[in-house]
Amino acid sequence: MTSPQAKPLVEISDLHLSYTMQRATIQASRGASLTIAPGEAVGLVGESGSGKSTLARALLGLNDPKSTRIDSGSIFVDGTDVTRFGERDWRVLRGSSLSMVFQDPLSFLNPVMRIDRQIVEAIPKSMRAEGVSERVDDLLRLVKLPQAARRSYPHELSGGMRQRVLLAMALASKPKLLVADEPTTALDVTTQAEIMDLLGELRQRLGMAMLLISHDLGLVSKACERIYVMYAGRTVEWGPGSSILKTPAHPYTKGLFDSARALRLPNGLFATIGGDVPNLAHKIEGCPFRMRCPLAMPKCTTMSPATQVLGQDGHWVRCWAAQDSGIAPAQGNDVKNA
Ligand SMILES: Nc1ncnc2c1ncn2[C@@H]1O[C@H](COP(=O)(O)OP(=O)(O)OP(=O)(O)O)[C@@H](O)[C@H]1O
Ligand code: NI
Repeated sequence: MTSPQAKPLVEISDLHLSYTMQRATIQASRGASLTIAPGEAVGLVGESGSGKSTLARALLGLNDPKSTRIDSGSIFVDGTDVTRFGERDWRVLRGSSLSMVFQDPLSFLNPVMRIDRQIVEAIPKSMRAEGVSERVDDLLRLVKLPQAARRSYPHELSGGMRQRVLLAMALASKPKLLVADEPTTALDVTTQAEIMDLLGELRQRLGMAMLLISHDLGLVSKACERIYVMYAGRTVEWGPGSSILKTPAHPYTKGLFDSARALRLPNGLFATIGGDVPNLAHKIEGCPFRMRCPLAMPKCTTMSPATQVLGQDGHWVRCWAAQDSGIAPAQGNDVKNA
């Protein structure tokens, strides 16, 4: 379904984005780059506060324009530069190419409207001529909800069923890309597995690309062909899931693996990586991970690591230590400045 030559569906290049608050400016994206090919499943992982949802909202045009500024970098969707899109342009794009599901379906569903009505409203006007009632049936079948759910209100459904409703609404526009931001975090383990299976099945059937955001490296590596690891607003390692799993190069990625089996603390940080994520209201010199990094060396304090390729399979890393340990080529055509 994916080929490396395919024109990317999504191309985010070196995005810098900040939120303006009353007392501070939070630079939540500090060099995030990510591509998604048509039909490809891409995972985005990182600790709480690393900027995953910020990036997803930037891609969907869902950041509040009053407090959000794109400082530099670009976002292309299906060949169109959407970096400076206004609300009306975004609405068109979200009604055609892009859809999303989030962690908490209840906050996106209208509590006093029956499910079928909400699904109808998610069907773009241009597609309503086809026979709306049949289309709702099709969508319910697609997400494996019983027809009886049509007449229910959101509070009458279980968490897993509500997530299926949200999915039906997301699919109503036949999107090319589904962005799923922690879609199963609020669900119990069994329901989580069912929703993940459903997502995989839908992707295959509909030929849709997916960006899956999660803290859970295990979940993402099962569902995705390629994985991006994010830290302090920047993408620090990415490549085929198999390659990231077998040969993680960034000490942060290794830390995520080491702690995958450990408990996550209530603040969302991983138990076995010591220290805190840096304060994104402050300027960061050098590598943002150096304060927590077991391999940090003097140049990590002064110089931001270059982005370098590891091997032939599209595995990249931003880390001086990966270079100096000989995992990556020292310098050359494949080294880009971060
Ligand atoms: N609307 C906003 N206004 C101001 N700051 C924000 C806003 N949204 C996020 N932030 C800040 O931006 C940083 C990145 O947050 P973001 O939600 O993108 O991280 P995340 O990786 O999705 O975390 P989580 O795993 O907890 O969902 C954090 O410091 C957060 O507090
Ligand atoms: Ni988030």
